[in-house]
Amino acid sequence: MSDGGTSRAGVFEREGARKTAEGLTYLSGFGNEHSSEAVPGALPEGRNSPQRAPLGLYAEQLSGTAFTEPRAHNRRSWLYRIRPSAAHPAFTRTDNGAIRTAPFTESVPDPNRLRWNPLPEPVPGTDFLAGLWTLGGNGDATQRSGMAVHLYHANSSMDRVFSDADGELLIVPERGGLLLRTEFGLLHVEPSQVALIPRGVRFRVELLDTASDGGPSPTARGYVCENYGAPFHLPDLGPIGANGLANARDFQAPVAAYEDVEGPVEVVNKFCGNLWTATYDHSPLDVVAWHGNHVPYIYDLRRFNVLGTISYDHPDPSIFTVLTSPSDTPGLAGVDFVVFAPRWLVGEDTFRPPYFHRNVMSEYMGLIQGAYDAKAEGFVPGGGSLHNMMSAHGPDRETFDRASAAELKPQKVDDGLAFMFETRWPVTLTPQAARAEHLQQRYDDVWQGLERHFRPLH
Ligand SMILES: O=C(O)Cc1cc(O)ccc1O
Ligand SMILES: [Fe+2]
Repeated sequence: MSDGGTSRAGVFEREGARKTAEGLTYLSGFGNEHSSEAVPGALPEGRNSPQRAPLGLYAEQLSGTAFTEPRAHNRRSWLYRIRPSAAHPAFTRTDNGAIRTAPFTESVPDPNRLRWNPLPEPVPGTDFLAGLWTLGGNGDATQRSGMAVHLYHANSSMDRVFSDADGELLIVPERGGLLLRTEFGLLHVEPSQVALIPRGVRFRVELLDTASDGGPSPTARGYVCENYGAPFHLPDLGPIGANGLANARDFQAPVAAYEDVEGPVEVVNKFCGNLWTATYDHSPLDVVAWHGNHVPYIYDLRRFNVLGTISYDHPDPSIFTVLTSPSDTPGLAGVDFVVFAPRWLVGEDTFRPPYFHRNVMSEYMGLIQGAYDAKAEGFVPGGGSLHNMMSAHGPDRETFDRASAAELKPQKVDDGLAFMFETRWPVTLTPQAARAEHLQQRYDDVWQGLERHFRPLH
């Protein structure tokens, strides 16, 4: 691909595109009508599908929403490519590996509070796809509702190309940088950033060698929310005003870059829960120009504008929502992506860490770095916890004792980056997650020893 490192083709940078420190150029904004061409003149002017597309390219539309959805939600892009996507042989079934898809029916939904350590080391030669391991989820991919929680642990770059017809993929790296070679161009995503690959977009994940000391080959680890429902979008801000939380201009889409590769390329397609494979006679990452709003993107969580109380009480974590996928009930998300980013705590006469609670929503939490303010220990980077619908949780005993006695001076919480996939439906585990060796055995104990302090006044 034309990323400057290889000689396949050049990248033409459009005016207004910005170059990053990694040398990649991005287009900024969320939900924009972006456009980009790797070769000047590749984008048709004034129409999507001229009789003959420029430079002998094929014009093709990729839809992310139904043609008829309201304009405000409508997502589609036009791709101008060397060969139409239709030019491929039949797909045949291939091994699903550790990937599972909703409906999740192999286990009984579990009301217990559950916590996992990080995934074990992958065997050598594990690429992103082989390293994807499904924890659980809800809904039904064939109904385009619900979500799945996956983790990945990889030590090898993909040679093959992947696309997911079942949903969009929100990738949350915890360890190791990734280079995502997509139909729309290149994205570089590091821990503290997230990447989103829209439904159906073909991509390849390469591991970036960040071990500059010539040490062992890189491994990449992280989390993926597969969203079968409506595409993630920015939450409304209501009384917050016109700015705040994740700002639209901080989302970055790639500029067009293509592979002009003739020869066998394996393409794996996830469709209604199964992996299907076909060997193309060319690379499908052959889009020379594109325009539209159904695009992959990255977002740096450190750009999140964290809001909180400046008087008292601990606000609900909905104020930390980065992206939301609405369900058919207004205000009730199929899944929210929420980040707990560095922030100041200044609440007066307030128990400052997350409160004890039982939530109608179900909460899967992961840790990208450092520690989380509700858990003194045991919740570690690369691990995760699941607090399903109505399960009672909150600060562990140590955190409760500490925060109840703390002097309430302004306090900077800046030693960690945690996130939550919060969903309206309970998360049912896969058998591999329910029986995993890295499932912690005595998580309930963190709430043991919370003594009674009740002293009725006589
Ligand atoms: O359980 C958690 O740690 C997530 C969470 C954080 C918070 O600040 C308030 C409620 C909540 O569910
Ligand atoms: Fe919670």
